[in-house]
Amino acid sequence: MLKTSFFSSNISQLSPLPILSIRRQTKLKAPCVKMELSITRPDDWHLHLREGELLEAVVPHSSNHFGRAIIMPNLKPPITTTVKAVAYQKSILKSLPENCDFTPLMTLYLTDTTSPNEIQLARESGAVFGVKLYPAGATTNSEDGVTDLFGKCLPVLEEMVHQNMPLLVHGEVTSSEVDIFDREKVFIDKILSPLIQKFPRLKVVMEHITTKDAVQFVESCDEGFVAATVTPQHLVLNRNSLFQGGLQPHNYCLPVLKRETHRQAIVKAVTSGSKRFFLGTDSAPHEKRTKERSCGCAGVYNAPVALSVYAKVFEEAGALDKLEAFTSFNGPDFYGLPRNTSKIKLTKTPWKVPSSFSFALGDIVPMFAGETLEWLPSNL
Ligand SMILES: NC(=O)N[C@@H](CC(=O)O)C(=O)O
Repeated sequence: MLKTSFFSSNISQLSPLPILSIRRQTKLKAPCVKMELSITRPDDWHLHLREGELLEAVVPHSSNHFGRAIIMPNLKPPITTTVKAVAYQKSILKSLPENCDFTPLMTLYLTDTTSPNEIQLARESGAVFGVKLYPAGATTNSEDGVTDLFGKCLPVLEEMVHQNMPLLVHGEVTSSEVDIFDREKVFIDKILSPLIQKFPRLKVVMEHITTKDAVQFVESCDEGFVAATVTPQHLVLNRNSLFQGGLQPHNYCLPVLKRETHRQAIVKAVTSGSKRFFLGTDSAPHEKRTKERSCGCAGVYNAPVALSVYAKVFEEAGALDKLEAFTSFNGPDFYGLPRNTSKIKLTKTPWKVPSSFSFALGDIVPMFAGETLEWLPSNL
């Protein structure tokens, strides 16, 4: 589990890291070391930005330090066409803070009726970088998702291979007979594995993986064709965090948090330096009352804390030298896009996460609300 302890790092452990700078703070009585890390500007390969006032409220938390983000299409109604994706991209660009260099990479929401022609249009647009598979009923705004992947969607999948368009997968089965904690594994066995056998040249990103089974599956596939995004919450929380001291709605997301053994397997995979895993926050803002009511919705709002959490995970694994590949190289390399050229700084200093962010329609509660974290990001 993530523990927030300050100025406790062992510098010798970090000494092989070329991008580390260390400043001694002489003003303090006890000598205190302030560490700074300069890394290539990261990208977020899985982000929910929403629309309207909520979009305006959350977009700065991502655009401040990330260069690009893959924008999820599960709006109401969903982004099912290239025309809609381009219009949505314009509205995101309009809501960006001034002087910020952030590119929203758009996605299409796959349905049973998506046509192969739509994939061609998506590729030609230069705005769309992936097609998102939500099994119908799997998560927030997935009612219009896919019910017949191996039937109605086959021509679209063939065209995606042809266009080298990645399929971004919410990897959970939806059938009520399958225990919620087993839904990712059953999805791998019943859907993903046969899909990849049928389309070995289809690029697939298994989004927000939560289990050891997903790690093993991704590692068993061809590098460059199957990869996975990993969220901050699945790296530092296990399913106990849903019930610690009472029901914790702000830790509830889908796929749901899993056992500690799964969390450890994911940490090991991402901190190993494997190119198959990259940063995707799945930051999913919901207005506070929609999370705290009798039937609260799924989604963790982690954009304000994501980089601090990822850095801490790599630090605690003694793998800070592998952080930059995870945050800034593996994603663009997989998508065939150039890496960012600008840099950001992460400073190992305590900072307090706001307890909430107010906006026109209410409040949004971030992950680790009110807690103190380290590794504060800033622009260089
Ligand atoms: N992650 C979540 O729990 N929620 C996401 C949808 C999703 O990615 O599953 C949302 O849009 O709120």
